[in-house]
Amino acid sequence: MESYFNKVPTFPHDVPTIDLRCLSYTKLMAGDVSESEQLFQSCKENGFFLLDLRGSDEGHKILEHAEFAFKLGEELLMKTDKEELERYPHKPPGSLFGYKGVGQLKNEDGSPDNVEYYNMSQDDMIGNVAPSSHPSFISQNRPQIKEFYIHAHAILMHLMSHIDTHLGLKPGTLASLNPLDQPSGTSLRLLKAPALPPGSIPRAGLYGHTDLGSMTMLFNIVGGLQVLPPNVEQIESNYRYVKPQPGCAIINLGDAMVPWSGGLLRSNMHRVAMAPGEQKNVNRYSVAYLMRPAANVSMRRLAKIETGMGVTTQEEEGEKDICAKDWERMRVARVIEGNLKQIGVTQVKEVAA
Ligand SMILES: O=C(O)CCC(=O)C(=O)O
Ligand SMILES: [Fe+2]
Repeated sequence: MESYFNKVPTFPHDVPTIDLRCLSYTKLMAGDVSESEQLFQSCKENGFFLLDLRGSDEGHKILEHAEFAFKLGEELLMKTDKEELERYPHKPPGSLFGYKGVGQLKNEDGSPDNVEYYNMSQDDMIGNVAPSSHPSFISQNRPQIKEFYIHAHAILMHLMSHIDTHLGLKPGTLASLNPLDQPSGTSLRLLKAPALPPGSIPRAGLYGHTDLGSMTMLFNIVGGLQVLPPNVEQIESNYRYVKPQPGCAIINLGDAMVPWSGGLLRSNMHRVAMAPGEQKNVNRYSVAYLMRPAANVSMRRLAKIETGMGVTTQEEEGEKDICAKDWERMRVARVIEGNLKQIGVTQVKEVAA
């Protein structure tokens, strides 16, 4: 991963950035109390933090897998003919897997988006369902892609175990809602925001959204990801860049964590802006592991076993039980009704309280 940072222009000093906490995966693995507390604070404040993966075998493994995924994304999105990619289109709202070309979504200002991506289903790659067909770069690399899911999932499960503790949940509760071996909408997404030709009108990559699932692990080298700080108006000028850090993943909570935690945890708005400074002159690749709940689990708030602020065992009056699959479909459909063409991405604008 480090070598990739040396290949691109440096992130400029003079753009507004958001100061995310940088947590050590090694310390979290060792049960460091303060690191764990910081993790929970981040989950409540803005639902975003950096995870430093250096210093442990498991961390190094996922960094290697991320490097492999970057290479795969480059090859797939640079070398495969568009007609070939378009043979595997994503088909919202039924399926969000497959290829999305540049300009299929709209930015806040009505301009076409500037991101293409290929979204691969965990079920397909892990073997929870019969394998689907893919462009050759993907089908040739199925064993390595499977390894990515296994390692990324293990890391997110460890983070989830810290959240269990802080929410006063029985150990393993959040892991049981996000299992690797049960059908879900979980995906690995390889993204490319192509550099715009010199002299073109600046154009954002991807409209502001929150992620539909439970937790996302994101790898960035070139800047462009922006997060909306909590409690500010949702306008473009309020977004702040996240500076990519070598050896680190960006972790963010998705929408499912909000109802499960009774609104205590936050799924935060983010977007992909033009890369800052000189970085705008290079193609921007990113890799996102978007973990979503198992299809059949309940989206009800979770029962606590100890007193946890804001988390109750009581169902609110009129609160209906709904499984993750129906909940996700409903949210995607709501986005369509609102004419917000964000389907390939996630739920829009429902910022957690
Ligand atoms: O490319 C990035 O940095 C962010 C992508 C993203 O937010 C998403 O795919 O949901
Ligand atoms: Fe996202």
